[in-house]
Formats: sequence, structure tokens, C-alpha cells
Amino acid sequence: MSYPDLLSIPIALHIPASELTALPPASSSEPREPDDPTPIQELVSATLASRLYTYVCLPLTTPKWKDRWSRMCLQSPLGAGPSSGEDGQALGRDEQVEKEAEEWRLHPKFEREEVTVTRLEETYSLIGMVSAWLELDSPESGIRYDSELALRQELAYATYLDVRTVVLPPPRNRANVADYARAINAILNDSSFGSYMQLAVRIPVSEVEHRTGGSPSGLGPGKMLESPGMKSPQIVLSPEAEEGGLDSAWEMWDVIRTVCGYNSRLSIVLDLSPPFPLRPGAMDRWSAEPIRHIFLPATSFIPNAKGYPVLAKANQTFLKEVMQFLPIFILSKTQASLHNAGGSKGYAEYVRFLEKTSVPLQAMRTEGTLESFASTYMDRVQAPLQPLMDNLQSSTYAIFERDPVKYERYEEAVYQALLARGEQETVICVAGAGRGPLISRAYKAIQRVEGPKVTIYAIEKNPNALVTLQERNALEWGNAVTLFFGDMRSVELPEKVDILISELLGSFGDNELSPECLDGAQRFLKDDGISIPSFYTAHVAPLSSSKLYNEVLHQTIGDEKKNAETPYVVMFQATNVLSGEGGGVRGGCGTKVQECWSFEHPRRDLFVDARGLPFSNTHNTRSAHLTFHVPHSGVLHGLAGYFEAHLYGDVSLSIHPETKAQKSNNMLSWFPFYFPLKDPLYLPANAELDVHLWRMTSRQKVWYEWYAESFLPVPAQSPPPTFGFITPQSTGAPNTPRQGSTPVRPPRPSPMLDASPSAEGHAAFVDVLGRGELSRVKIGQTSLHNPGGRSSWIGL
Ligand SMILES: C[S@@+](CC[C@H](N)C(=O)[O-])C[C@H]1O[C@@H](n2cnc3c(N)ncnc32)[C@H](O)[C@@H]1O
Repeated sequence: MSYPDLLSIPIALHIPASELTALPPASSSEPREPDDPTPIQELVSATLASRLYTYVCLPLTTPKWKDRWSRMCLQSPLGAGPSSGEDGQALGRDEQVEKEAEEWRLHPKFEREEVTVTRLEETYSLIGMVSAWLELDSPESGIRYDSELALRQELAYATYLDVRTVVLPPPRNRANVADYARAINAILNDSSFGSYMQLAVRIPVSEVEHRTGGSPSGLGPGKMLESPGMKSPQIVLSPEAEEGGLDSAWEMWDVIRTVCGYNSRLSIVLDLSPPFPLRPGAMDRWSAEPIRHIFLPATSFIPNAKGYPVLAKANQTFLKEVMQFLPIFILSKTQASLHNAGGSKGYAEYVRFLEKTSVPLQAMRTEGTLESFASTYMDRVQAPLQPLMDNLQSSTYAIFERDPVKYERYEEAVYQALLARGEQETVICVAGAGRGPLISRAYKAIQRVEGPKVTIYAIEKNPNALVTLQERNALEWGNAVTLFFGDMRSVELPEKVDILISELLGSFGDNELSPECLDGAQRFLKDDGISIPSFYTAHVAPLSSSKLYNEVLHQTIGDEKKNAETPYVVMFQATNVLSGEGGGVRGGCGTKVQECWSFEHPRRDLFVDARGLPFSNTHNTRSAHLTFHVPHSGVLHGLAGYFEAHLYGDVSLSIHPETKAQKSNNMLSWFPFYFPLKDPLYLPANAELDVHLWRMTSRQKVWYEWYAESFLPVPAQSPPPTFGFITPQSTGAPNTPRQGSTPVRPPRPSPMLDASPSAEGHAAFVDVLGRGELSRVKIGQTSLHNPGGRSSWIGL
């Protein structure tokens, strides 16, 4: 399936079985030529011709198939017949059904009227809906087995007709979701279904189903509400139901994708039929998951003042955010006339309106923004540059030089440094000059100051870039720059300098070996000399992203173990930072993004040899032990890394998510750093995550090692006898010991209750958990990644 325009949101129209059955059957008495379009083809053509829709979403089977399958597989042999009795007649009829069912199990196949589509021509723009009533996670093993058989039959038929995307029925039963997942994994690994079909699991945003006028069992703890301009009811959930439902919907997905080994052909249809969670941040975790489709029925819309269908604020915010992933919107029930204005087109037109007002999507479409610059790099892992070990290509320098912000910041820093020097003559050295953009900016700063004489030296160890420097020196700088070829750790300059300008920074600050290079260059600097940058810090945050986990796992180069022990640079998109602000339940955790370590230049306390070079590199080793609070359950796939650098005066650079907009908005040069994990680590709500990170050095190389441990806060002492927990389930009668059994202790508070951002919710949790001392129990850990730099290192 290919998108007609990569940057427009595709919309599919869902046509339910009821509308299809109203069509005249292809085998109707009307005379037809074999090549005449079928009624379905005509319907699909008319839908696409409206230009509102790019796809049509149809059920693959008709109610006739449901009837036959139910009769064969659900009918109880004893309860079925008119008189399941002693005359043998009724039993005979059940045996007949049994025989039919067994024959089907042996050779599963459809009859013509049990399927909706029969021709290749009908499936070009089709998203196929697998029978939603199949129960792959039924508590009854017989029903599970027959559902799996029926699913395989449907998918085999879809493969025959080259249907590229199928929507699988939603998992419904948390206790048996592993059965569902196993069945899907078997299909994903069975080559008879081909290797292209995308399996999209329909996941309701919460586990409560929205059934209007259907089975009452689906209503759950929600309440029906009528709103004046709306002809159909809506459901509003209580906060407790919302918490539990959200967790269970996400956990079911987590089980499915884990059992399926993060298969890249498995994705989510996020079903917005159930009530949308209103708790802030409740939907964040979905942005780290492969949402390829959004199922949006007309019943999820509310009427605006004029009766047109619109979405509530929370839905709008979420959808505008996920639009950057270009999911296919599947609109449903648009013909049901649920709103007084807008007609059946009103829903698609509203999606187009959201598209136009989606900030991330519009940023991707606007030239000059980081988002548009990086749109082709989103969630692509790339090896970080090693400009010390490797000689960069001219095209790589050219990409750096497209960044308007970085060089403007450097110019401003040099300008402020020159101003601070007043009327003194100044000697500047640009160390690691590349193709010379910092030299140009130094000249611009000198012009702005209009001060006394300035001398410029430039050092570059890349012999190829030196040719460009020579050319620019002749053409642009009047040969005023004295160029030195070589490594700044060994080159000798004719005199000491007042300002040492360098840009040797990596996405994690020190990962391009700026500390080591500048330790070697600071011997040029006068005692009161200025280094630009003067200071930089590295920061991390725990990250969830199934996309990045997959990217690292399925790289074509290198082996799996090595790939998962290598840090990358990535423009994050489908990711979610798992940590929260605040101290966590015990009060000991740090902030959402935490500082690991820092480096300062010049470093005046270094022990140096006669040439001014440090004896060893041990002073550049670093270690960090950080504790994060994880408010909502999630899966840790790695660590996000960022840096901040202080250049001079009030001028800084930052890719830290909380300070970048203020310090260097729209700077393009650095994507964040990513330390992957070999195996995902599940973290329950309110977990604490201890992250250990080391920067190690030897004479030849520098490398990082990383490791994490997870904990849950628990009361240190036994709870008092009245200690109970405040879920609706445990507010009932106290446990009564059964005869002969050990008395049951009052339940301990579940530390896994999702943290609520509301002050009362959090206080209640802390109150229940916190009567007495709090300690924590360990619940998991990762392996130590990259010990000894065995998989990744940076050469000195
Ligand atoms: C990240 S690039 C920056 C280039 C340029 N200053 C700019 O901002 O576009 C770093 C440059 O420093 C050079 N470099 C790195 N380590 C060096 C060293 N030890 N001695 C001399 N040049 C070095 C690299 O070859 C590269 O040209």
C-alpha cells in the first residue's frame, strides 16, 4: 500500500456489513457481462471518486459466515435441538453439526456468499476487516481453537486476493491475551500468508467497549450521556475505570507485540470508539507505539454550536500530535446522520481541518524548521560521526553549514568575548576549522566590534578540508588566516592565543572527544584566555520506543548484540520519555531529564608534561548513578541522551528538550543521542529506575557502558491490620478466612496503581503506601551494555 502524497493524511471510509448486504449480489438475476464492475467495485469507485477518501475499509466476511461458524463452533450439542432428548433425533441433528464442523476443521473454506470481495479488482484500495467477532482470547479453549482456524482461513483468502492490510479483531480478555498473541505470531511466521501483509491489531483506547444499543455487557462502568445536538449516546468513564482500562488496553498490546518479537508487520489501529481518556498525559505512551491507523466513528464526534461534527479538545490535541506519523484515519458510521449539519462528508472535512492545524505536521511541511530538515531522518538510527578518527566528506560539512542557528550563536559568543576584551589586541585560534564557517563568523564578530587588531590562526587535521580552507583564505579572507595542518594535540603555534574557538561537540556533548582534543589544545591559551565553549553537560532520560527497538534489532549491518551495545544519533519521533517530574513516591527521585556529568575548558588543574599535554586521560572518565520516577507503566527500550553547552557570556547551545527552545531554537546540527537496550525492560506504574552510565577511557579509546535496575516502592514494615487499599474491588467486605485455610492478610496496597497527576490521587496513594517507612524492592535489571567497549568505542 503506498500513500498518494507522503505528507497528506490518508482517510479510509469504513463500510459496514449492513451497507454491503444492501447491495445487489453479484450473482443477482440482473444480466451482467463477466467484465462488468461488480456492485462492490462500483461502491468503491464512487467512494474514491469523491476525493475525500484514499482507501475503503470493508469487512472480509458477511453475516452468513458468522451464522455458519457460530452454528458449527458455538452450538452446544445438548442445548441445541428442539428436544435434545431420548428419541435420538435431536442428537442426530447435533451429530450432523459436529460432522460439518469437523469437515470444516479439516478443510476450512468459504462459500461464495460468505465473503464480501471476490475479485482482485475489488481490493486495490482495500483495508480488510477480519471478522471482529472472532475470539482468539476466549477463556474457552475450543472457541479459541476454532477462532484461530477461522482467522487463518480469512487471512489465506485475503492473501489470495492480495489484500495488503488487514485489521484484526480487538483483544478482549487480559487473562488470555497470550493465546491471541501466540496465534498472531504463528501467522506472522507462516510463509503461506506471504511476507507483505500488514496485520493491524484494533486496540480500543480503553478496554471498555462503546456499544450503543448492543450488548449491555460492553457498557462497563461508563455512563450513557445524551447531548442535545447529538442523536446518539456517548459514554463517560469514571476515573477508576479509565485508569484500569487504559492500563489493560496498553498491556494487552504490550503482550501481543512482545510475543510477536516486535515484528515490523504488526501495527496498531487505535480505536477511538470508547470514551477518550481525559487524564493529562494518559495517551502519551501510545506515541511510542506503531500507530498506523486511527479508527474514528461518527459516534466519537460531538456537535458544535451549529451542529457540525467536531471532536473534544483532548481528542483534538492527541490527534494533531499523532498526525506527524501520517496514520490512515478510518472513518465509520458517517452515513448514520448522527449530526444535524455537515452531512456524511463533515467527518472527513473535520480531519482535514485538524491536519491544517496540526503543529508538528505543519512544522514538517514548513521549510527551515528542524522538523522539515529532519523529516526523512525521523526515528532512523545513525552511527555518530567520529571526526577525530575519520576525515569528514565535504557533503557532511555542507549539511552542518545549513544550520543557521549554531553559527549565529558562535558569532554572538565571539562578539561578546571581544567586547569583554575591550581595546586589547586579540589572537584567536579556531581549532578544528573544517571548511571554515567559524572563521567567517569570527570575522563578522570582529566587524561588529570595530575594535583593535585581531589575528586568526586555524588548525585542521583533515587534509582535504585544508584545501577548502586555503581556497577560502585566498578568495574571502585575503590570506589573513594562518592555517596549520595537523592534530591540535601536537601542532605548535607561533604564540599563545586569547580566544580558542572549537566545535567538537557531539549529541552527548563529549562523544566526539572534545574533552580530549581541548585538553591537548589548551596549552595555546594564555592564562586569562577564553575557551568557546567553556562548559558542557550530558543529560539522559529513560525512553520507550518500539520503533527504535525494531530499528536497532533489524539493522542490516553488524550483529544483533553489537548493534544493541552501540549508541546512535536519532531524530526522535515515535518515542515517549517514561520518567515524570518530582521525587516519586519515596521522594528520592530526580527530574524527568537528568544531568550525567560535565566538562570545563580550559581545565587549569591538569597535571601536564613539558609540552603542556596531560600525562594520562583518566581525568576524563566519568560515572553517573541517577534515579528516575516512572509514573505510568511502560517498556524501557533505551536512554535518550542530550547536551547543553555554554559558549560565552549569555550564549548557549542546547538540544535538551526543556531548554533547547530558549537557548538555540531550531538548531539543526545535532539529533539526540540514543543508548539502546538489548532487551526491553517492563516498568510498572510508580517504579523507580536507577540508571548507571560510565564514560571510560584508555590510551587508545573512549567508550560508554550502561546498565539499569528497576524497583518498586513498598512499606518497609508490615502494614497495620486495618491496612487496605482504595480500589473499588477492595472496599467491599473484609476477607473472611475459609475453614481450614490460613487466614488471609489484608491486601497490601498495589504499588502498581497508575500515578494520578491530581494532587488528591497522588496524596491518597502516598498516604496508603506511606504509613510507616518506605523502602523499595528490586523487580528487574538490564545486562551491562558494552563492557570494555567491546561493541562500540571512539578512537583517540
Ligand atoms: C564537527 S567538525 C566542525 C567543523 C567546523 N568547525 C564547523 O563548525 O562546521 C570538527 C572538525 O574538527 C576537526 N578535528 C577534530 N579533531 C581534531 C583534532 N584533534 N585536531 C585538529 N582538527 C580536529 C575535524 O576534522 C573536523 O573538521
